[in-house]
Amino acid sequence: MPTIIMTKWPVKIDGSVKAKAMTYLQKLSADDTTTGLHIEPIAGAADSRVRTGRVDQFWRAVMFRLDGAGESHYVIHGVWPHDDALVVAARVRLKVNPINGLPQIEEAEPEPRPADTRLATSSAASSSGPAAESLLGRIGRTRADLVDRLGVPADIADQALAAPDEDAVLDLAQQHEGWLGLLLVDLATSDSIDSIAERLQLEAPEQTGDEDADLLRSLKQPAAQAQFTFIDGQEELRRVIEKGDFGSWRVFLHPEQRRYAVRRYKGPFRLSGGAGTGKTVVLIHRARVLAREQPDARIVLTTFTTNLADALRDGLAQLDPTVPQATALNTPGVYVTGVDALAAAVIRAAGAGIGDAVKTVLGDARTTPTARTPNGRWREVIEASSSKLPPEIANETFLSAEYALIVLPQRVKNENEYRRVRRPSRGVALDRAKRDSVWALIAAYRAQCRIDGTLDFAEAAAVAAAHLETSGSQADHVLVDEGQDLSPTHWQMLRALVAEGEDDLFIAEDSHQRIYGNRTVLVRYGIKIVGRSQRLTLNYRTTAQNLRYAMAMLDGGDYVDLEERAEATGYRSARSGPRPVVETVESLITELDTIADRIRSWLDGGTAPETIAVLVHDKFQRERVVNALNERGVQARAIDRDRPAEGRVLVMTMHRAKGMEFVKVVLADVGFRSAAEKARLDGLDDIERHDAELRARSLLYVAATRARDELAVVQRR
Ligand SMILES: Nc1ncnc2c1ncn2[C@@H]1O[C@H](COP(=O)(O)OP(=O)(O)OP(=O)(O)O)[C@@H](O)[C@H]1O
Repeated sequence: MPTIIMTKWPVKIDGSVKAKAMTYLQKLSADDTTTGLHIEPIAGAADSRVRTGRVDQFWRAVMFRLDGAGESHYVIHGVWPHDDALVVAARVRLKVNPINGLPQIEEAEPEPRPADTRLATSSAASSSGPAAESLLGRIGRTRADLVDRLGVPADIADQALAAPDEDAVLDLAQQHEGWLGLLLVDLATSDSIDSIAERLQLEAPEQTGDEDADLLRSLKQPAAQAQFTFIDGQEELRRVIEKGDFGSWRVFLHPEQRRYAVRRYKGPFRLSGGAGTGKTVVLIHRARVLAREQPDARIVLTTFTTNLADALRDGLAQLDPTVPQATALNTPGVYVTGVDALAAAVIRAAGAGIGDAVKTVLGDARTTPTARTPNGRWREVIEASSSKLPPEIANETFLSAEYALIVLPQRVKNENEYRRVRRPSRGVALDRAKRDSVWALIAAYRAQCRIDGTLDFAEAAAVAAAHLETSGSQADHVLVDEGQDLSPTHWQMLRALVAEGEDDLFIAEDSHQRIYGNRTVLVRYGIKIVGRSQRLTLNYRTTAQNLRYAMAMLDGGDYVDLEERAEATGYRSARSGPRPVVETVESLITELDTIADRIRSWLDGGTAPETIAVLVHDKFQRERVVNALNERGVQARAIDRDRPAEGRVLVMTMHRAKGMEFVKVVLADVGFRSAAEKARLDGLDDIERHDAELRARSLLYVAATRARDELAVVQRR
């Protein structure tokens, strides 16, 4: 049976043609001698491997036929109307790039067009090197770097070397699929030529004299797989064709993404990377790889919230519906769940057996430890006490952090233990009297929760950890998304969930996106990364223009990763688009009018309403924006825990938008801080306030990086 090798669809074809192309390729993959396929060579074609095939009366497929290991292979170049297909087929050529060993489809132009004349002039002008005023010239790139070292085709190298700025290089990159586009994006950064070649895993080609065999080997190179994929069954064929560009994350991985998805690690591995660099994509692929290779393995895929877990579950089902998703912990398959739901599942499954773990953590038993402590309990405890502690200690932010970062992970159970406990990374020093007063508040908090029979999230994770430490692990591989938001007891639980060993923990994180909780250091909770960490730097989601705006939000902030190292910021985008529009307004009414006007213009331009989101700070403002939009004739809907629906513009908090993406985004309330929020921040000690400021910047960074194409910012004076 022939093997089909798909490329990213080079042309936009509508749904009915996709269906016909699908039928055609199914027949082709079953038997290429079927007469109705009309597979024909083209007389005088630039490449003797070129074939056309009859999709229907009007449409033709253009393909390359390769023979290797006694089997035929068809590289599908695309589908065109009959006459166009013949022109394309006569000109295209598939070859192995002589420098980097990657497959390259070239199109010979029949006669020079005006644009080519321009190109010829610029080539001639730049053949000795880049124009001094060009971006690549300023970075110090030479023509030899591009052509002789990396294998960029000479004409494209000349265009790149003449491009005046990053946007122009990105525009050029966008015209070239696959490895060439990726190379051009990298060339616009300050990365060394060696590191670019290493990132794409480029190697000089091995030439055996058997051209088809050389081409097939080249098509299997990691960087080739950003553009070409060997189809594994009919189902995969359908997915590639139907989802087109939107589904390309499922098939066409960056070589680095592929490496992290398939590689084996001797212990915990940490993958960092800015917003939109495909961390979640790697996790989903890795879950699939592990599940396929080890059908009996118990794999846990977890993240910070239930909504994000829903998205992971959907993503895994989209990637491969045949991967078994487990419905309970400790069973084979991939169990996808939010990290707090995971703690609840461990506790529920333990039944009455959880009593010992509760005692280990809290020092006494709870009757119904699955009920959740309500928000605001710390505040009630502070208000009910006659504590003499200064306000920067007697507040909810300080106490809940002290509890989650110090008391619970170290399993402090009484005043005596708290007097002696180490408090690394905590700003405020506590003398003995203060420690006793703080402990009195903690004891009051615990007493109230004991009466209610509740646990808070950090306690539940601590209890689950203690239980797993004595009862044994319940997973073989644990994959974690949004690691920057997890608290110490979450990490203790995840550490105990899986035994130490190969591929135990795989953690994706971006410390710039920490919008919940406090800084954590993995090694304190038994997770030893020891050199097993890497970073993704290519942003697939956000245009370079929006990314620059978002990155500016982080300027001056001192961000530290889960291994206590300064977080790097060198991200780049593969896409170019309009600059974000920033409008400053004086009042709430003007803000609401401005948001409505912006959305109306997007809707009038044909953008689907459900691909537009307005992101706001809190639920109060969310309701206000929804009402204002509806009053102004823009159908809008508030999104809370539910999934977004079709037909209406989405309005949600910036926290809720975490992990999501939209075609167009309005960021509202930027720069606005309510009086209550100001008072809260003023009441914090310096370190807590500094951390709250970092989180506030991160929240704007998260929000600004949700836009794929266009970002509008409405800021209040
Ligand atoms: N190899 C790829 N090819 C095409 N699109 C990709 C690829 N990898 C990721 N993407 C797309 O980029 C976007 C961001 O990917 P993903 O959500 O995995 O990034 P992330 O790093 O987890 O982002 P965030 O931290 O902002 O949640 C998604 O739309 C995804 O489909």
